[in-house]
Amino acid sequence: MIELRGKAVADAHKAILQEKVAAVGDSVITMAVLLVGEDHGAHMYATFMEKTAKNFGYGFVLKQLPETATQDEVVAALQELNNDAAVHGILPLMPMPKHIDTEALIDMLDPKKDIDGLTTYNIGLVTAGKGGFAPCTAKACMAILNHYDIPVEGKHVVVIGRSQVIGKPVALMTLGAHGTVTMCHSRTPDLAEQVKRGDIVIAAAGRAHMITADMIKPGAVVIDVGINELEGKTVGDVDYEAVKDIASAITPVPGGVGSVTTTMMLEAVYEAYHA
Ligand SMILES: NC(=O)C1=CN([C@@H]2O[C@H](COP(=O)(O)OP(=O)(O)OC[C@H]3O[C@@H](n4cnc5c(N)ncnc54)[C@H](OP(=O)(O)O)[C@@H]3O)[C@@H](O)[C@H]2O)C=CC1
Ligand SMILES: Nc1nc(=O)c2c([nH]1)NC[C@@H]1CN(c3ccc(C(=O)N[C@@H](CCC(=O)O)C(=O)O)cc3)C=[N+]21
Repeated sequence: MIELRGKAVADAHKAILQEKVAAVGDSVITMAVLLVGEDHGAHMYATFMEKTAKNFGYGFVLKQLPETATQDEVVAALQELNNDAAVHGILPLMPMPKHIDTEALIDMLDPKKDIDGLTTYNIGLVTAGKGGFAPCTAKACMAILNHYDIPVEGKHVVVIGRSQVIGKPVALMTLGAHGTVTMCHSRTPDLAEQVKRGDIVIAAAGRAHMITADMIKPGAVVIDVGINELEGKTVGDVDYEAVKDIASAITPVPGGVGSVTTTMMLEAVYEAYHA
């Protein structure tokens, strides 16, 4: 079994990007994070993103609003970032508090600053295969497969989850890489049967340890996107300890997809700066 560690992938991508960034200068390229409320995953990501961006020589702006913030206050914070010429990329962290209309908010985001590919404009471009910003987590899954020379062409790819930030885009990307793709979700009646057909399994449902050893085809490659809290620890959607003996390769959590996602974000910010 090969452990598909994210750090090696992140380091390889950072090495290439670092030279381009050095040519621009310190703290010039700048990203902003919009963090509203108390979500565990969003806070965790904000913390890592800030550290990663600053270490890399980027400027970083954190716009944080409390759980009680109104729609108008969140919209005003976003508009301020849209209008700030010194901010090149904006990452609105999901999920936001339930009373916030995120659909309305997202489409106010300047598509040129939409580094996580959340706007309808970028979703359209990506879906049509015409460029645009794609969600960084989906890009991270592809970067891991590429880095470890895992071919997708001719393989059966099973994706669990169909959200706009991960399930849908990663299914499109693996399809683009000539995989044969099955998408599973909460209404899939025979999940175990579907997952068992996967040469490559991408788990992005957000349910701790839902993918068990009996669901995995021997020798399959398993990419675990899930970030869940279980008994005070961060765990993935895959029961790592049991599945590692059956899979040919698997990403750990933490230390897998998440650690590459932040690097994909650095690349997207650079792209936004250059546009
Ligand atoms: N590593 C990283 O960098 C990142 C990790 N994440 C993590 O990835 C996970 C998914 O995030 P996100 O897509 O935003 O979550 P969402 O809640 O938006 O989507 C979850 C998807 O999984 C499906 N699903 C839920 N339960 C089941 C089930 N029991 N069986 C089959 N399908 C199921 C849902 O189906 P339906 O559509 O029918 O409701 C839905 O499509 C989370 O753990 C999140 O923290 C997210 C972003 C980045
Ligand atoms: N618009 C939007 N896009 C997202 O991609 C998004 C989001 N909102 N909201 C929250 C979730 C969560 N998420 C993480 C990404 C990386 C780490 C990460 O870097 N994790 C490291 C460190 C973990 C540790 O050491 O504890 C790792 O997995 O190795 C964590 C969490 C992105 N999300």
